[in-house]
Amino acid sequence: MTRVKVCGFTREADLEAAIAAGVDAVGLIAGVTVDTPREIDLEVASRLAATVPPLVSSVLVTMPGDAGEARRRIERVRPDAVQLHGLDPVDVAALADAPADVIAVVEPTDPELDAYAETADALLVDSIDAEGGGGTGETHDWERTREIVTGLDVPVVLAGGLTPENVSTAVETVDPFAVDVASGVEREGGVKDYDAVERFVERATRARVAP
Ligand SMILES: O=C(O)c1ccccc1NCC(=O)[C@H](O)[C@H](O)COP(=O)(O)O
Repeated sequence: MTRVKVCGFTREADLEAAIAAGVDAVGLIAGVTVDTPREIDLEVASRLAATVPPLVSSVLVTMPGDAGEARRRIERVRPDAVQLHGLDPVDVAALADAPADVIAVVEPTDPELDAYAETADALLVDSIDAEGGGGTGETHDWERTREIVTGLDVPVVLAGGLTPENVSTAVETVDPFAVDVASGVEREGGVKDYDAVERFVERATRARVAP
């Protein structure tokens, strides 16, 4: 069954509603260099991460300048996993012993996909904006991402422009380990639409890949 990460929580009530709807992972965006309504500060991320119950993963989504800065943020927020935007494979490799699983964010055409796959615990294939941020609401070439899933021996998370309306087709096309959504389940920037979150989880987990 495809796992589900919902990203960009700014409020504890939204986090609780998503967990009640059955999400496997919750993304907390802190320390990013782009302007987004989903950003919270590291202190709030730490407080929200501490409320996440056992068997649900907290994911710190961040854009550090280097591995040292990433490590300091992990130690401050104490998430189960860290999702790294903009770090090169050498910095990602330097975090192999960090006290969190490491998810490297890549574009489907990234020339260093193999290097990231060798060092990260998972890849998140996203539609990335010009400044390196996510949350674009844009889909990408799912056929290409399907090739990544088939060709690499690492869990692949599909992100970018997913919604309750297209997630079934996305799962059937790509067969990812997990799907990830931010703007597609919001009623306004940084505020989740509970009904959309429920529909997203239900459709993502029910979708099946043709054998
Ligand atoms: O969501 C943001 O605003 C964001 C900003 C900077 C770095 C990462 C960001 N989001 C990371 C995510 O994991 C999103 O869920 C992913 O990019 C998909 O977003 P969307 O296309 O809105 O579903």
